[in-house]
Amino acid sequence: MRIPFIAGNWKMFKTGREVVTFAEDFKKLYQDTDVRTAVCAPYVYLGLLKNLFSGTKIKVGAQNAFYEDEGAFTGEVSVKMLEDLGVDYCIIGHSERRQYFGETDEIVNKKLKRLLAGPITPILCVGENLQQREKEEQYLVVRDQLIWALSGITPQQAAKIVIAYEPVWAIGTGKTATPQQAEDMCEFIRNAVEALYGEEVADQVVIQYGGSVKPANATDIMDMPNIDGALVGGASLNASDFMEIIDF
Ligand SMILES: O=C(CO)COP(=O)(O)O
Repeated sequence: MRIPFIAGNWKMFKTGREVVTFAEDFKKLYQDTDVRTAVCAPYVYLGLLKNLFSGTKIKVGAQNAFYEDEGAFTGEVSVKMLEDLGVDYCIIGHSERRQYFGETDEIVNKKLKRLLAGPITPILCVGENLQQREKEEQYLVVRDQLIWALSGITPQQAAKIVIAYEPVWAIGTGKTATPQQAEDMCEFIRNAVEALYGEEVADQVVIQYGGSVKPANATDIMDMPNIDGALVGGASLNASDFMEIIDF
């Protein structure tokens, strides 16, 4: 039985004051639900959010991490540092990192391996862009991203990974994939995991959809059998919108 998992990805938004306001509002709204919930915030706010959410079931995630534990890597933050802070989740391979920061499948694989060596749960993002969808290459693209990212990962490790399907053309555009389009890809992802690791692992892996998820479309998306959760960008910045999605 897979537990639904809704995570917010704040991207590069909010000031410290806005973070405190969000946390205060969200804690008031947050009902003790069975839905796993996390907020993935910029690094500088992770410690603050750990404190603000302590004593609640709300988890905290990072949006990236570097695979080396320490060294002369100016500007980077290691998985080890996030572990030390008690961070629960870490997004890796987000399309914005692939697009703007040259993150390759090989780098994503190294980050995934380092995360899986410790307690932080990785949220691995995959998804095709508009051009690839128009050429009907989306399944090939996602299959390749998965095979690369999961190279050298054991079945026990794979079962722990959260996979987020985020079609790039639906991110921040207001264009959501239809629930059926999202389901078709999430089913494809689960079948790909089964081909690599067997049925037991495929049954355990939590698969999220991400791309313009809003209170108005969350129920239809979450109703799909292979979609176990959502990775929410814009709508997670507002405490009541985010709560409405969690209450799908
Ligand atoms: O990229 C996303 C989450 O990681 C989706 O962002 P939006 O929900 O703003 O489209």
